[in-house]
Amino acid sequence: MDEQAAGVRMRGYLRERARGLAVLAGWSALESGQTFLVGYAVAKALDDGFLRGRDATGLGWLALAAVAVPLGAYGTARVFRGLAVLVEPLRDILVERVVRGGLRAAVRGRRSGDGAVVSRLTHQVEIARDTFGGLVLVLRSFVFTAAGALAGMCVLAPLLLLIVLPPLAVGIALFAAGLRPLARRQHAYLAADEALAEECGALAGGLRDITACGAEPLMAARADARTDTALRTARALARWGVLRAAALAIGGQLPIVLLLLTAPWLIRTHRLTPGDLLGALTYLTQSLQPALQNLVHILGAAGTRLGVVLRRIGGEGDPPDPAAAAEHPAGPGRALHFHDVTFGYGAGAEPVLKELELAVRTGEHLAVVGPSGIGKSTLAALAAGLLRPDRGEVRTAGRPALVPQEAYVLTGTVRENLGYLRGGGGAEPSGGAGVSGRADDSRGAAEAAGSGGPEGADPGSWGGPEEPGAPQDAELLAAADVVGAGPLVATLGGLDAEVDPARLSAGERQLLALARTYLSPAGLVVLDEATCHLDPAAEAVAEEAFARRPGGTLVVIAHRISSARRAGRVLVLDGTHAVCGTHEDLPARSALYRDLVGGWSAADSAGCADGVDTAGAAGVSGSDPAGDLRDADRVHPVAGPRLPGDRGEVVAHGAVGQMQPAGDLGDRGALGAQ
Ligand SMILES: Nc1ncnc2c1ncn2[C@@H]1O[C@H](COP(=O)(O)OP(=O)(O)OP(=O)(O)O)[C@@H](O)[C@H]1O
Repeated sequence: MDEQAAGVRMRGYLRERARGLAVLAGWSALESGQTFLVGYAVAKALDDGFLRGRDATGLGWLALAAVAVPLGAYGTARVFRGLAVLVEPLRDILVERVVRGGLRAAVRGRRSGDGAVVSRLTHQVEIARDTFGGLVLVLRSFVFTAAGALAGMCVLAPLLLLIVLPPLAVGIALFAAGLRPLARRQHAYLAADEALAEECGALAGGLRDITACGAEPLMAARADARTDTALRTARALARWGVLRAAALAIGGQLPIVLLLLTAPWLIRTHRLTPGDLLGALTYLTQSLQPALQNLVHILGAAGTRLGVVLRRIGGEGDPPDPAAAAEHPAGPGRALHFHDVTFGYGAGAEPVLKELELAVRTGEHLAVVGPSGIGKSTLAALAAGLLRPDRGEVRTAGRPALVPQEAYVLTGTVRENLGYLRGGGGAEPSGGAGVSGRADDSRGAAEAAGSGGPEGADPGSWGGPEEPGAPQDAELLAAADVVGAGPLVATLGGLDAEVDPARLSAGERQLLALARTYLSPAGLVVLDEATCHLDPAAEAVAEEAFARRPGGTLVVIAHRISSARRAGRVLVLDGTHAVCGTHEDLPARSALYRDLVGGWSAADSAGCADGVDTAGAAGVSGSDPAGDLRDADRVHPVAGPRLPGDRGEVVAHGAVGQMQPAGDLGDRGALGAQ
């Protein structure tokens, strides 16, 4: 929520409560009356009473002034009651916003603890409420006191306004002009303070690792930098504080000085009576100056604090809502844009991605390759909005969908499984075997969000996206066919068949997840080794289907070099830098890519077709080409075409259809549990 939006919302909030404001104004008019009467009565008491020797008249006027005080106090008391009408609904709105934000974050699994939400619910909401109430009081008091005082001076001697109004107006204008920069400085000061606290906290927590890595000088330099920033922002804030003092001096004290300087001449020339002078001084010292002082101090400090608290309650600093992020345009013609992205797991950790710049055009097919542990899945999670960059920006046009390596299948019918992201839900997500063990670290949570619910699209709306509506059976079957899951659906018994996730192989689970994602409304699909359990031919079918998907953009975290060959462009992640190009031009530009391709060629000539793990080719992955071919054995019969070395398709058919983990199908039962 930026300043402008906050201002617009606040104006809307006040407009809706115009009646409450009118009641406040009514009671506040009594304060104006009191201000007016006190100055006027003092002037009259002097001019018409004591200076003319009519003590009784003088005392009468003073008595009137005394009566005005409780009258004004009565009005002020009523103002406090009326204030509740304005302030309490604000608290309700803020509490609702905090709870909604907290629940959304919890559903997304982004927060491990709820400390921030508790603080917002209690401390920050109360600060906002009290500060808002205080601001209304002070602003109102200044307006009505100034009105009473200026009206009184006008009635006593209009000339007084010529002396008082210009400096008062200059002081108020100066103060108003400084409010926004002051708020910015205050915000910068708080942000620097928080960053310093965070840095120190991380330092304290990671002392052992820092010492072990010999990173003390580096960390000391970082802490120094944060301290310097905090000091700079504190000084900048203090400098703007001077402006407040100047505004107060010009608006509040200069009129008094001017009046006293001109008074002898004005009285001598009968332009002013002593009573007028005393009345004007009463207005200035007893009413206007204190009201201005309150305004400057409270609006200057509490007002900016209110702005900061409202921004924090409004979600500043929260992880971005994937749905909201999806509305963020990536730029014209782009489906995905990484701008200067740096990301590391935890403060002080070596970044996994550093200053990454990447633009993917709508409809493009990009493959991401690199050794194991280089950051490919991290990039996928950032693209899907499941991780937030430490620096830089990730923008997507439309909702992204992430399909992770370990696909979730839902307990329910095939129809429910396939239509889930199009509102055909109702099934319960189930990790199936082999997935749950990874669900409690941040990456596992990302995978759960990306597969157990909508494929990364919007974990907050697990009922499935509303648009473009529940698909017809023909559409479900067509999508299954196009990604290569048609034979599996037929073998399972059609759309009405119940799916038991634990009895599906990892590859079969991937096929169902792929068909489900194909049907989703997501424009950008990120396949994070989502076909690793399929054989190369089935993988090709699935990838080509996503690449041809109408309006779709495909990013494939490549499991095999064949995925890179198919893609229009390839991003090679190579530690601190990344190179992007085509499969043809990259060998000349990237030694790592040359190694990957070389490894693939060697494996190919050794008779492994093109089913070679890219990382394996680079010699850094634990998986071996033979492992892929074993996967091919399992899934090939349901996917269709045969591979060299394929064994026992009759057995596999039976296994897929009935999944009996017994007798001659015992080995297939083991596959289902993998
Ligand atoms: N949740 C996490 N917490 C801390 N470090 C992590 C986490 N997830 C990944 N990492 C680290 O970040 C680095 C990049 O991991 P990432 O999974 O993105 O690599 P990758 O290229 O996808 O690897 P692979 O090909 O083996 O899947 C690795 O060093 C990894 O150990």
